[in-house]
Amino acid sequence: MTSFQSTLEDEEGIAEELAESQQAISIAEFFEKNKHMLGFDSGARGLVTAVKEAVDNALDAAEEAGILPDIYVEIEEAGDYYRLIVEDNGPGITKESLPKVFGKLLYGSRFHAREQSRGQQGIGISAAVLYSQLTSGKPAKITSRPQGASDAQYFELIVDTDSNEPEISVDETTSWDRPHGTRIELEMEGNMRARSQLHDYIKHTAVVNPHARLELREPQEHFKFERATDQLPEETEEIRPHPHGVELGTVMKMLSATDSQTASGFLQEEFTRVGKKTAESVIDEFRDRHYGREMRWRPPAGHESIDIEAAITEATANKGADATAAFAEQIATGVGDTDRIAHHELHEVVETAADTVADEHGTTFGDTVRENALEVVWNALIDAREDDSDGEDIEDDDAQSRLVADLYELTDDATSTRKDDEVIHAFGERLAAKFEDEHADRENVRHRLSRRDLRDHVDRAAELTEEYDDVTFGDTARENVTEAIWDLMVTVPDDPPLVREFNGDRDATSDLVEGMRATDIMAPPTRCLAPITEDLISAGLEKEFDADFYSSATRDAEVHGGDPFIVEAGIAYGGDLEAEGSVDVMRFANRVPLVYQRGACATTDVVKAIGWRNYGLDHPGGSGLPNGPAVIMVHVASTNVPFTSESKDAVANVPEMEDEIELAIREAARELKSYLNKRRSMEQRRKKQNVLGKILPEMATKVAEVTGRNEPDIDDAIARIMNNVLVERSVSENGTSNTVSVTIENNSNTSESLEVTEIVTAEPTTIPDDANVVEMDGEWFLKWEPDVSSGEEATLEYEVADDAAFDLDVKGVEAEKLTVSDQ
Ligand SMILES: Nc1ncnc2c1ncn2[C@@H]1O[C@H](COP(=O)(O)OP(=O)(O)OP(=O)(O)O)[C@@H](O)[C@H]1O
Repeated sequence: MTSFQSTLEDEEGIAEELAESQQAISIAEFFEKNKHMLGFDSGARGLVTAVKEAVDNALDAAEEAGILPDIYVEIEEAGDYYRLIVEDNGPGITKESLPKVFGKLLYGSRFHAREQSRGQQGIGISAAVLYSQLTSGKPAKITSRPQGASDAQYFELIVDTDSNEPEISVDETTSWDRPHGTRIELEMEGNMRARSQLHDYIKHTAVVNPHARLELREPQEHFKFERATDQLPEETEEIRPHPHGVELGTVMKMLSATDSQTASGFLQEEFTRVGKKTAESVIDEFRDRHYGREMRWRPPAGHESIDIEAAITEATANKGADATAAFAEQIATGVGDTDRIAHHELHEVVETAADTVADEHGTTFGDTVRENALEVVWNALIDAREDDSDGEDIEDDDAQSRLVADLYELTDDATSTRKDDEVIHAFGERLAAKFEDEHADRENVRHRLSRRDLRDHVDRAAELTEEYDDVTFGDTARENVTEAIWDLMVTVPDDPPLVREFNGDRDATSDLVEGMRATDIMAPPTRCLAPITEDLISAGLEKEFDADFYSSATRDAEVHGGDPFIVEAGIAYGGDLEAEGSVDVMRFANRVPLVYQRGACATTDVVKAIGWRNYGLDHPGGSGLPNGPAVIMVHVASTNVPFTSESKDAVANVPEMEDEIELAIREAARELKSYLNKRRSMEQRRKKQNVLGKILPEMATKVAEVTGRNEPDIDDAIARIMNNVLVERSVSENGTSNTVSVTIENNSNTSESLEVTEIVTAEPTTIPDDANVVEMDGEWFLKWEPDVSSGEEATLEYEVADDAAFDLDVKGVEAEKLTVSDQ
């Protein structure tokens, strides 16, 4: 015995000792010790998290019940503690479930629902209760009045951490002036050091929930966010998981829970977007992986010395000459009629021939006869070592090379022409040997191979070729050959296992999951998601930020882990936004602002990884957050947002999601880029115009002095030099009235659509047909919408009393490209 073993022996008994102290830990006890995981790591943060949990729930519940949310949040000092009150006008909670909602962790209505909601795990509010009882020792005080109930129910309770069950101290009926809703009162240790995060959370919640009325009263400040719309977000519907991205374990669980018996039924019943046809495609993909495809070989051509009929005749005993001949002929014709034939197709030909001939000749063709025929024909097709005409072995290499010849041709077509003929032939031989090698087991007798097996064979044959023929047979060539052969091979018609056979068969289920992923399936329905939508993102940004530019993008739905998701992005730029330092990144998940863990969030990572200089932002070193007066917002909406932890502060680095976040941001950023480009060129234009504006009048004066003529019109000159659109009014007297002409001269190189409005202090005496005239408070608004092509001119005319005053307003052309001369 080694000393190590003897040490082990001495220690016997430790395991038993340890076993005595091992015990199950209640989930509540676990979170009591790991409060940080739920976002309750400090007094400052605890308060924000508790507000967030209660407000998220209130929004979820009200929206689900079709009620416009009206939420009141109050934080007040209460001796050594803070008291938090959150009241909503939601549907309320029944007397039966209320204690569990607040007094039991992992109890909720959303965990199993594939529908976008803020709440996911059923932990949030009970964790807030747990935090409050741990820090203040006080129970949670809950009042709730369900819709339609005459009274409200009042509970005082805590979470029993041993049993993770509510411990109720007060349970009574009470009256409440709200017709329905829920009121939560929690006392907890805390402080207001995270005031700005609290404000951000409430403010940003208001931005992305314009249908909600929110009020926050805290010791120092009081905010009210009125509803901006009476439109509730699009109602969401629960959906089944999408086949793309569901994990193996989930599918195994679903297989054991389903009522369906067949694989096709299971796929159609349990997944979204799977009908009969899609289920069949998935099953075909499954077959290719699970059973492999069968190689289809060419039937013998006329010049080949393979006599299928003779082989069958020889292998068929006791059927009478006529029946045997008919049987042999029908099979030979069946084979000859195909371009290529696989084992199961040949089996089908033999079966049909046997049935027909049996009928016609009044005899029977039993299994053995059929099997013999199948075997000899198959061997004749693939194994030319036996000459079928006389039954003797053929030594001649040429005669042995049916598979080689076939594979040679396939390889030759699939690889570059630079490869030597000899080499390809040698490769064909090696690959053929791989097919022949496999005679050992039944699957391979039928030349069934999965794509992976086929690639292995190709690799092996290629390696040998490289080794012996001293040539390269690279990855592309190998892949092309594999693909060409795989394309020729045919999916086998074997019935897939039944659900009960799948059950517990990890390998078969894994093939099914791979099949699901490989099948083209329509994107999941988005009725389970409620994106904010592009317009509302811009509107939300405009409401909160006074910027010069806003853009937004909403992507199409994608799938992660069987759950659909939609990513949206918005950018606000310029105006009053802080120009110093890096841009602000606002993150949202299911309409909830994420205020903590910015650095651990996939959203931030993606923003940092984008080359912002391409989009016109200052990006020192080309990495990290860009600088400048901008806000970038990203919203991830999903039936199951992959958060980095239960505290739901940051989105995990899931590649599919990161891709979409990037695409959404880039979409919004592209608009920013063209805005900034335009702004830059406008700035240059403005500078040039300013210079011209200074120089030209001086030149004009000089020229007039020198020539003795009147000073030329500066506006006209500037407009022409700058390629501007020039809008000029001229007035000519016409008795007691004036004829007013507004001329539009388009010196730019694009067509322009303008909106020209003349505001006149007297009623025009003649009004052109093309103008729209409105009178308001003694002023006449004449509006034209002319389109003027590049280099063209348009004139708008009207007549008015000679004492009228006018004012010209032109829209539709950037200020920098426009010169208005209305003297
Ligand atoms: N104000 C409320 N009005 C109506 N029902 C509510 C309210 N608050 C909570 N509920 C119900 O209680 C359940 C549990 O809430 P809880 O906050 O613990 O978890 P959740 O919101 O489902 O998920 P998460 O842990 O992700 O927040 C909710 O799923 C909901 O059904």
